[in-house]
Amino acid sequence: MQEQGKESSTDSQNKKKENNLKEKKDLICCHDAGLGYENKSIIEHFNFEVQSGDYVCVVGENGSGKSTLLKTILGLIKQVSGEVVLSDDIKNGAIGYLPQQTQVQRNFPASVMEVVMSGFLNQKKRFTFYRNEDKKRAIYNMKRLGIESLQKACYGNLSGGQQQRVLLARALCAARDILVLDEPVTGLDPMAAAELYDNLHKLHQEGMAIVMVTHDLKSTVHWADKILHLSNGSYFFGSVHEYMDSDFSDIFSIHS
Ligand SMILES: Nc1ncnc2c1ncn2[C@@H]1O[C@H](COP(=O)(O)OP(=O)(O)OP(=O)(O)O)[C@@H](O)[C@H]1O
Repeated sequence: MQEQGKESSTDSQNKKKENNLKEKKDLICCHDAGLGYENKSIIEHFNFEVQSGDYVCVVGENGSGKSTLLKTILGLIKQVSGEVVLSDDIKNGAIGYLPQQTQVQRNFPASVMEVVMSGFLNQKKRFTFYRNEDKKRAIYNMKRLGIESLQKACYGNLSGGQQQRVLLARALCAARDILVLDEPVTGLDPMAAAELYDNLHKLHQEGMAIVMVTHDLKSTVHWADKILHLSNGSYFFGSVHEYMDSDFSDIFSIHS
């Protein structure tokens, strides 16, 4: 008999097949876009797309425009020129975002449950209260990440790895098709970082699209389908295989 809560390998393979058979849907499309601020583009003539089920790693030097891209995807700033098309779900807030954590956030004096539930706030334009189904979904997401027992714990008292899992559960409350992460392993020890990558891999296998800004391409390139590398106004966007063959990949010495 199959243990409750655990998935057999056949279930997991079937789920993967189902996801592969599902038609790919465009989530984010940038056509000849200029991304930047106040009519000044930092990235010009930018063509980029994310489809359902993609795993995209975003890399680049400091100041190359990674955060500017994320802000555009999250709908916080508008493109300076060209076209950026976001799916209706994304426009309505169904995008899970795991921001870089600041020291103040690390000491946040709220319970784990409160932090996870706040993931619904983005979609709460029409609701002033949480629904029962929100609570059920929050608990489901905590279970997915193995932190259900921490519900009542104070977020500020958790380890860095536990905090990232809580923030991932929070992001999942908003996410329908896509998770966006900004350097999610900053400050984590190697074991906690590996755990986080495993969880992302699991979510990706379940059909979630992942867009992750990272300085740790060596550890993440195995999971990714596509790489976006921003560099002084130019960029590379393509499959991991194409990236490995390009001059852009030399910077990260990921060939060894
Ligand atoms: N609000 C803003 N208004 C005007 N220019 C900005 C604004 N925010 C960032 N910039 C400029 O845009 C450029 C790209 O910045 P961005 O933060 O996107 O880079 P990044 O790749 O995320 O860098 P890092 O790796 O250091 O986080 C920089 O020159 C920065 O000074």
